[in-house]
Amino acid sequence: MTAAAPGLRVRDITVRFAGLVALDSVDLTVEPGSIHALIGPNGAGKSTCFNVLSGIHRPEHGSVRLDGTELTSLAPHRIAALGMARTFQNIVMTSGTVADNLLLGRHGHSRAGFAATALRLPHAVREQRAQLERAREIAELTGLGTHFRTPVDLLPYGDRKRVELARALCLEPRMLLLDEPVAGMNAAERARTAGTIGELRTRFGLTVVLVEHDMGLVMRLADEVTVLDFGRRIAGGTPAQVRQDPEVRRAYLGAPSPQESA
Ligand SMILES: Nc1ncnc2c1ncn2[C@@H]1O[C@H](COP(=O)(O)OP(=O)(O)OP(=O)(O)O)[C@@H](O)[C@H]1O
Repeated sequence: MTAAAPGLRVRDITVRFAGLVALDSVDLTVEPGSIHALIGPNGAGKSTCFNVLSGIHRPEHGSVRLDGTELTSLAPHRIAALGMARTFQNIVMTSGTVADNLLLGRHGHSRAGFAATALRLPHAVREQRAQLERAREIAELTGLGTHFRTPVDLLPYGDRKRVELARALCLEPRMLLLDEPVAGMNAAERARTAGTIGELRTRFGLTVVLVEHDMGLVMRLADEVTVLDFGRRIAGGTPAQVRQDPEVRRAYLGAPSPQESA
């Protein structure tokens, strides 16, 4: 599915909204093939950082390099085409079956044109079959195999979040950005999704960057953690190092402590 896993090098990124500095000269290095968690209290700048990585926000200055390719001047679709796929904090799909949603994710891999598909020309029919087959494989890998033909709005919340993950995988990415992949899930769904993310990383050699408030999951799953607070990077290291960091403990006073296991 993937070429070698890519690394990500973010340097000196600053983003301002009117007077507010949402990211203040942030550095972040994500090693190829690792799972890297971005954590911090509410409003710390995590989503803004994801928006910069995926091309939604252009930073005031700074650099984001995916295996040496500068991303800050590229549009989101160009960044996606380089192999970076993203899920969002809130579920965005509302209609159609799991298969429909995953086939939307396969769109960029389809070579048959609209006319050939509409006219059901043999090469287009073959191509459609192959896309459907790949979408089904991805559904199975993400635990959605039995729901492939189920309308998404009939699925429990946890499975709908997994459709987001599966749809991102349909882009055949090398790097996955997951924005709160287990938010709103119950304990069983969270554990299952964490297991799936770990398996997908190993199986496809993906590099994964995730934003997550569930510290139990972050501590179990991440190889490295970067901590933001008020738009600044205040700490980074292994989960064990970050847990002991006095700045991190201070930042989390009054917010869920990173010691907590959810
Ligand atoms: N489009 C915007 N316009 C103005 N301010 C914004 C915008 N997006 C984010 N902000 C502000 O930038 C800061 C960082 O927000 P961001 O959403 O990146 O934080 P976060 O760490 O993802 O928070 P949460 O954990 O609550 O999702 C906050 O003060 C937020 O209010």
